Amino acid sequence: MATVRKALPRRLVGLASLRAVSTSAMGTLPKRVKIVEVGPRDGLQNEKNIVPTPLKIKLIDMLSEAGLPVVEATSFVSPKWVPQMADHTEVLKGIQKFPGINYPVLTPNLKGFEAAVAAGAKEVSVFGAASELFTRKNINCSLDESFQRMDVVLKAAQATNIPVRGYVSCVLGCPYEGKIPPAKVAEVAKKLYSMGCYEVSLGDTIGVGTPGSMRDVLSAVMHEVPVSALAVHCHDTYGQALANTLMALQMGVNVVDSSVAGLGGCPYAQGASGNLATEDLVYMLTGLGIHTGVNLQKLLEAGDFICQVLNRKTSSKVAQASCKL
Ligand SMILES: CC(C)(COP(=O)([O-])OP(=O)([O-])OC[C@H]1O[C@@H](n2cnc3c(N)ncnc32)[C@H](O)[C@@H]1OP(=O)([O-])[O-])[C@@H](O)C(=O)NCCC(=O)NCCSC(=O)C[C@@](C)(O)CC(=O)[O-]
Repeated sequence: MATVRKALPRRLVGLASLRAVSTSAMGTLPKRVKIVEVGPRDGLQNEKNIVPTPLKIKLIDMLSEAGLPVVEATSFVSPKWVPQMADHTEVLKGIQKFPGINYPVLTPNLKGFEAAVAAGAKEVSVFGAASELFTRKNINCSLDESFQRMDVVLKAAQATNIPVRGYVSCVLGCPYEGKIPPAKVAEVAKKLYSMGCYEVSLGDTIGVGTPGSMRDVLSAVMHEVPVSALAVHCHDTYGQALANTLMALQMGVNVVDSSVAGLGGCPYAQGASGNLATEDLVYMLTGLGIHTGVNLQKLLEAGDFICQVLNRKTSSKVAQASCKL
C-alpha cells in the first residue's frame, strides 16, 4: 500500500535543531558533513528483485532533488556477478545531472572503467578490502592482485583527470576471516591513498563494529591517511551504525556514506544487512546543528518511493516515526 506522507511537521524539524548540543560536550564536531548517498548502488545491488531501469533513474533524480551532494549511481561490474547492476550504462546516461552533484560509479577493473567513462562517468570508485578471503569472494582475486587492478584503473583515471574514490571493506570485521587488525586496515587505506584515491571510505561491510572498534580503527588509519581524506560507511546489522558514525565525526571525519531507507548490503558478504539510513543520519546531523544541505522531507519521499517499488518496509527509524505523526 502506498505510504501517505504529509509535509514533515514543523515541530519535528524544530525539535531536531532544539536538541542541538554544545559541541564542547562532544569533542570537536565538523560544521558541515558531506553525505555520500549509496542507495542506488549499494542498496539495489543486494535486492532479490531487479528494479526496472526507469525506476532506478527516478530514484536517483529524487535523491538529487533532495539536495544530496553525491549520489553513487551504479556499478560497472560484471553482470554475471551482480545482475542487479547490469543496466549501468542506461542508468548513468538516463539520470538528470544536477549541477554541483557528483554521480560516482564503481569500477572493479579497466573494462569497467572504460565502460563507465564511455557512459559519461565523471568520477569512479575502486573497491578493495582489508581481508584476503573477502577479496577473493567479492572480486575473485588476491589482495595483491586487487591492488594491481586498482592501480591500472587509477593510472587510466589520472590520465583523463577523473577523480577516484577508494573503498576498504571489512574494516571492523570480515564474514570469512572474523576480526581484522586495525593495523591491516591502516595498511590498505594507506595503499589506496598513496596510489591516488582522493578519498578513502572505510566500510563496516557486515555491520559488526561498535563505537569502540570504530575508534580503534580510525586511530590506526589516521596515522597513515589525513582525516580530511577519510569517509565512513557503516552497515547497521547490530544497530550500531549511527553510533559508529557519531564516533567517526567526533574524531574529525566529515564524509559519511549512507543509504536511503537503509537499503544495502554486499551480495558477497553473508550476514550483511542494510546501511545506515540517510534519513536517520540527516536527522541526527540536523540535531547537532551540522549542515548537510539535504531537504529531509524530499529525502523521505524518495525513501517512500523506493520502498513501494521494492514492496518492503523502510529501515529508517525517522521514516517510520514521522509517518505516525
Ligand atoms: C571483478 C570481476 C569482474 C572479476 O570476475 P572474474 O569472473 O574473475 O573476471 P573475468 O575477467 O574472468 O571476467 C568474467 C566475465 O565478466 C566480464 N567482465 C569482467 N569485468 C567486467 C566489467 N567490469 N563489466 C562487465 N563485464 C565484465 C568478462 O568480460 C567476462 O565475460 P565473459 O567472457 O564470461 O562473457 C567480478 O568479480 C565482479 O564483477 N565483482 C563485483 C562484485 C561486486 O560488485 N560486489 C559488490 C560491490 S563491493 C561492496 O558492496 C562493498 C562496499 C563498496 O559497498 C563497501 C562496504 O560495504 O564494505
